[in-house]
Amino acid sequence: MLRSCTAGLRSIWALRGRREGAPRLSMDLQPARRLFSTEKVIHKDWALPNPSWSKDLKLLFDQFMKKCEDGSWERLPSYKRRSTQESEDFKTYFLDPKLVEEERLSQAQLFTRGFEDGLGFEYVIFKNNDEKRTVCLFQGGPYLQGVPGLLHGGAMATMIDIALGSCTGGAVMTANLNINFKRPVPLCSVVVINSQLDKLEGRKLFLSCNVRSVDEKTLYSEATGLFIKLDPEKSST
Ligand SMILES: CCCCCCCC/C=C\CCCCCCCC(=O)SCCNC(=O)CCNC(=O)[C@H](O)C(C)(C)COP(=O)(O)OP(=O)(O)OC[C@H]1O[C@@H](n2cnc3c(N)ncnc32)[C@H](O)[C@@H]1OP(=O)(O)O
Repeated sequence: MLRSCTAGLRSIWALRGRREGAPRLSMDLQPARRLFSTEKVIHKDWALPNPSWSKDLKLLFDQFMKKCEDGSWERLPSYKRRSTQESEDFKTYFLDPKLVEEERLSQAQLFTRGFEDGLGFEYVIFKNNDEKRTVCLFQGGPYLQGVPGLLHGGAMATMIDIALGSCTGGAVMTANLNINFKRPVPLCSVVVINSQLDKLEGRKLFLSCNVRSVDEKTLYSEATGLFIKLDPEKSST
C-alpha cells in the first residue's frame, strides 16, 4: 500500500516539477492562458486514469471498461462543474438569489474534484441501469488523511454519499445517511463501493452500499441512505 502511495506521490511531484520547470509566459499572455486552461479544466472528464492511479485502480478500471462493451454497464463521466441542465434543474428548487451571489456561483465546483491529481479523491463510477446498481472505484489520496496513515471518515462518507447518489437520477437530495465504519481504510489504497437502489416509495429512494478492499476480503463500511426526489412545488430554502 505504502509503495503505491509513494509511487503516486512521486509521479505527482514529477508532474509538478515539469510544470514548475516549464518556461514562463510573458505577463501579457498569462490571462489568456489562464482562461484557456480553466476552460479545458472545466470540460475535462475526471473519471479517467491519470498517472497517480495505482495498479489496482487501473486494473479494475480496465475490467469495468470491458463490461461496458455490451452496453450492460456504463462509465459515468465526472466534471468539476454541473452541466447546464443539472444546474437548471437544481435552480428550480434553490432559486433565492440572496443566498449565493451569481459571481460566487460561477466559481462553484464539485469539491471532490478540487484537488490536484492523486492528492484527493480519485474515483470512477460504473452504472448498471437494469440492475439499478453502481460500482465506485475509489483511491483516497494523502490530503484525505484522518488518523495518521488512514483515510478520514468524512472523506469516506463523502464518497459513500456520491456513490449512493449515483444510483438515483435527476434532482435528489440526501435526507439521511447511516454509516457503520467497520475497519479503517489505509490512505492511498483502493476501495470498491457497491451501491444499489433497494426501494422506491413515492419521492423516497432507499439505497445501500458496502465498501470493500480490492480482494473483497476486508469489509470497511456498510451504509444506507435515504434520498428524496425534490418536489417542484416546494422550495427547499
Ligand atoms: C445531487 C446531484 C445529482 C447529480 C447527478 C450527477 C451524476 C451522478 C454522480 C454523482 C452523484 C452525486 C450525488 C451527490 C450527492 C450530494 C448530495 C448532497 O450533498 S445533498 C446535501 C445534504 N442534504 C441536504 O441538505 C438536505 C436538506 N433537507 C432538505 O432539503 C429536505 O429535508 C428534503 C429536500 C430532503 C426533503 O424535504 P421535502 O420538503 O421535499 O420533503 P418532505 O415532505 O420533508 O419529505 C418527503 C418524505 O421523506 C421523508 N423524510 C424526509 N427526510 C427524512 C429523514 N431525514 N428521515 C426519514 N424520512 C425522511 C418525509 O417523512 C416524507 O415522507 P412521506 O412522504 O410523508 O412518507
